[in-house]
Amino acid sequence: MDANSHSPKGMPEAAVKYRAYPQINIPDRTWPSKTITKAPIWCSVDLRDGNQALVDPMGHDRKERMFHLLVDMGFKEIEIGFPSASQTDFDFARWCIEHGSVPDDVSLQVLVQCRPELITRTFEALDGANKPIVHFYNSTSELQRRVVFAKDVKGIKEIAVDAAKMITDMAAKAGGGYRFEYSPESFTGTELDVALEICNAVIEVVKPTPDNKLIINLPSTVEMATPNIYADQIEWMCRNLDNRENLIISLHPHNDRGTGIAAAELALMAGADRVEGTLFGNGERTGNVDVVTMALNMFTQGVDPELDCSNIERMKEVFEYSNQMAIGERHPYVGELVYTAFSGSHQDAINKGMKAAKVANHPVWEVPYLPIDPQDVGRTYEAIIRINSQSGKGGIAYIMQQDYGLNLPRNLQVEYREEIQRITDEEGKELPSRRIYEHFIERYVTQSGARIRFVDHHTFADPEHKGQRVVAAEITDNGEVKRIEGRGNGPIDGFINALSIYLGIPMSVEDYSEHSLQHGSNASAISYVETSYPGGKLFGAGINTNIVAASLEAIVSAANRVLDIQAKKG
Ligand SMILES: CC(=O)SCCNC(=O)CCNC(=O)[C@H](O)C(C)(C)COP(=O)(O)OP(=O)(O)OC[C@H]1O[C@@H](n2cnc3c(N)ncnc32)[C@H](O)[C@@H]1OP(=O)(O)O
Ligand SMILES: CC(C)C(=O)C(=O)O
Repeated sequence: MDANSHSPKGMPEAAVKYRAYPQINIPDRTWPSKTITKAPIWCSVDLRDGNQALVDPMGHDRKERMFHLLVDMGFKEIEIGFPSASQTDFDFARWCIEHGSVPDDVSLQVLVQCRPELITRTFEALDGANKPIVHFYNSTSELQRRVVFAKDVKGIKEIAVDAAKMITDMAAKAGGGYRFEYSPESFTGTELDVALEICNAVIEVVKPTPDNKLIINLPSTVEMATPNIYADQIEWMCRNLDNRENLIISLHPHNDRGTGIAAAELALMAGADRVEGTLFGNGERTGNVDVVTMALNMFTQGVDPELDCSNIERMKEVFEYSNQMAIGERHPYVGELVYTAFSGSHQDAINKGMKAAKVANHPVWEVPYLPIDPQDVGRTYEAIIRINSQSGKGGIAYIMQQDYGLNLPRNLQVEYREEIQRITDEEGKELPSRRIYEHFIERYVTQSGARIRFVDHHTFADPEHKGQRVVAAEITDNGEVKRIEGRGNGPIDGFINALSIYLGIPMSVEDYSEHSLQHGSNASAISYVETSYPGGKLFGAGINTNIVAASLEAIVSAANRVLDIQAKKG
């Protein structure tokens, strides 16, 4: 069978065209039982690996804006570019050193290939920098040895060793003060014993010390296997590298299989000390590991991520400006929709969870479907619940409460949900919070075009029945003033009896509640009355500065709705 022979489904035969990644022989692996208990050393590679993958690489302004953000977030190591590759990157390195006000505890890092002319230029770019990191690399993978460099392992090792010698010599001649990082690039395509041999040869040249540790960066340049494999590789390297105590083992995961974050997390458990990545995962192909997601994953496990992500909107804005790329709506922690529930059962659980959290007043965050409090990253609760045809009464109740201060009684939630469901089904799209509120007010309170209006009332003791009150009220019926009268044990009872007699429809009050209102200029209270009538039960609502008037308006509201139903039935 040739590599292009097709399976019945149309794709080539997988087993013919692709090979499974081999297992790592480390049966006594320890990482599966470890947990991440502290933040790694973070290194941002937004300005280099991120930049080299952009359609239009960053000019100075875009780099500078990103650089300030990275410093403000607390990155202590920032790879600012590849100064020997372009004038823009060279000039940016000079700007950082001469005008960048780089804090003393922040190291500038630059990348360079193991090529003498590029190394020389890199040192020119770094002249005067405070403890910069010279990051040199060459590809060590079996494939690149064969097809790119046409060299055997010995030849590839020589490239790395020669560069290490040149770099350490130049640093010594410049009076020291440099730090070094070596990457066996395409590490995940390199046999472990080869990667080890080459790294050990570099370590031998650099001779790291406790005061100047060498960063050995083990990149998943292309993510080729499941995350456990990367963890195995890192644990194996950590065990076998020479002079481990004077090394900082660094990860540089890419995301080709969509598991870059998982790979980085498992590899940290496997003993790595440092992570190189980018904000929200920009970078070659499917991107570098997303350090914001990694950091916030730690945060939600109770671990201080040592990166300040409290203003995620600024991070998003700078990301979009500097990279000229948009962030997806479902992107973890930052996407526009990641704190929003449309579906009814999620909304109900969030609504109840938020209420329970308020009552419990306990510092531990526990709200269903929200793994993080949106406010911790500078987002608000505004968008937590949005309404469409998938939504339920809990969500509608949340919106009415949160946005407009209306506490709909449970049965009214059920009733109003049907109304909203009808609209969302008809329109087939999201119903904004404002419309949900305005529809409620029109349906239950304003009732433009309604037949009956409440005008006024007074009550007095019933001369014929002890303990009873007479309610004498003024209403309008299609604009005509009418006086109605009824008896009951209070104004509500008396008024509904009066209205029942007047309309010839027996009605009674099943449930009543009211609360004060903050929303709206003159309103001070809203009352909800559930009314039963021969066809069933329904609610009315009234808003008035006088609580009794609000209740009587609510009865009129319910009566108008009964009249409507009867009119529709003919
Ligand atoms: C996985 C990564 O992300 S690594 C980072 C990669 N980043 C970039 O490529 C962005 C910046 N790069 C550039 O602007 C350019 O590639 C430059 C300026 C560095 C070099 O440009 P050029 O010399 O014109 O060309 P090019 O990149 O094609 O050079 C490839 C040559 O370098 C060699 N080479 C590639 N990487 C390395 C390395 N790390 N160490 C030593 N030699 C290397 C190749 O084998 C090839 O050699 P050949 O000319 O004998 O065939
Ligand atoms: C230079 C190296 C670290 C790199 O960018 C990669 O392997 O992806």
